[in-house]
Amino acid sequence: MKAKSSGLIIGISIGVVIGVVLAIIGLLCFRLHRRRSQIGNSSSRRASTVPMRANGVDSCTVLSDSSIDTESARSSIHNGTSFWFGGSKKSHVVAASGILEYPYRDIQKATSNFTSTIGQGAFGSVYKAQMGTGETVAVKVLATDSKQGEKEFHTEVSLLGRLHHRNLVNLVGYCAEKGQHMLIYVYMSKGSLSSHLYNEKHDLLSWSLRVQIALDVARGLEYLHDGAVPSVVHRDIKPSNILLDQSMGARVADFGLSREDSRNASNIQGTFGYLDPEYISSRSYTKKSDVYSFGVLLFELIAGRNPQQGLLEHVELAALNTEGQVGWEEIADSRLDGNFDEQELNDMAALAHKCINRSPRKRPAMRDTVQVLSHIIKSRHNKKHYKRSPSDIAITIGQSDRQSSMDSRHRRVESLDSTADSIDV
Ligand SMILES: Nc1ncnc2c1ncn2[C@@H]1O[C@H](COP(=O)(O)OP(=O)(O)OP(=O)(O)O)[C@@H](O)[C@H]1O
Repeated sequence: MKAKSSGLIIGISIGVVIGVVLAIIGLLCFRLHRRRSQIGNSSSRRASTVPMRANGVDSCTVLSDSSIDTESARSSIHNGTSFWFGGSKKSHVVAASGILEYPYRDIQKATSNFTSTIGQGAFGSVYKAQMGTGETVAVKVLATDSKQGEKEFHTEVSLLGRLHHRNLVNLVGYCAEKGQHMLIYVYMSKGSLSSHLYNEKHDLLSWSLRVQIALDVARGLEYLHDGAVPSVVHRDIKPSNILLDQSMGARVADFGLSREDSRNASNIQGTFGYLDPEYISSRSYTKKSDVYSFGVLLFELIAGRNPQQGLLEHVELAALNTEGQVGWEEIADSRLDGNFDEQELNDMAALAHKCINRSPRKRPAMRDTVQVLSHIIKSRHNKKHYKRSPSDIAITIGQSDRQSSMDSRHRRVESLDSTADSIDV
């Protein structure tokens, strides 16, 4: 009897021990699985979003249309593989930024041994590169006289790689080999805004496209100022740094680079004509200095002339009659031949005039400019919606493809920006 009961006790004990061991194993398996799926989620989040903040404060405000564009998203998806160039196994990703490193020989091949020059800027030459995959990118080869070391270059690439927005010319890769530093960007097939404003080989930019370009640029800068962490000041906003994509969407280029412009011996960085006078006197560059340059760019879109052609003198003369508000039609680009909406032109000019105020404090923030420009486009759409007469419809049917693609872009803007109510800056 005693032997029977001790056998029972041993049996129960063994059962309990096995049960406990199984429970522990089950618990461990569960925790391991949960951790794996958390890691998976966080890395995919890292690849598809960028930390956001509003007004420099850590808050949850998400800017209206910040996103990774398709090209850069693909490079993130294909982490660790040679997606752009196909073939080479050497490419790898800079930690946490999703930016690919490419071997020199691949870029050499894609640029036909650096003969496919698109242009030359302060930082060096830019080449068009045709990849083995059929993709096209732009390769900026930084001048070798740059004082930047390897460590600084990699830091810069990591920072640039974190900036993603549909209105920025996003960085997708880099190369640091054979003493060369190269930055690889999304290719902007329609070239720069300055070529569209001043090169006669391009069609005249319509008024509605000019307003849309202004809004695109404002959104890109708003992201750099208020969305990026840490925030970024551009330091060289001007039409040659605004590039246009296949559908004439505008994107801000040349942001986030350490400025070592050898053309300016005075240590003043930026381009004369666009430079905030306050920065020239104080040598302190702020977000409001970018706002000043943006104001000059707005006037350039309105008047179709640049600072070297007396733009600002022209504006100041007109401002005497307008008190900053109405009557700006006299500065309108004569090539538009009156084909613009007077109200829109006055609203945009009044905004531009506020941006170039001598006092930085009185200039609007970029988010205010986004609201004003969104409102201009929104009002236009509402006017069209409610006041369409049969003759309007006939005109609309006769409009060019570009105009109709513009309209669909306007619809996109409205759906993205439901908060663009009227704002007085
Ligand atoms: N991603 C790109 N896609 C297409 N063209 C580009 C791209 N990046 C630059 N370019 C072209 O290359 C040329 C040189 O550009 P870069 O930005 O180096 O200098 P810049 O803006 O002309 O002058 P600066 O250096 O004084 O700002 C410009 O004509 C520009 O239009």
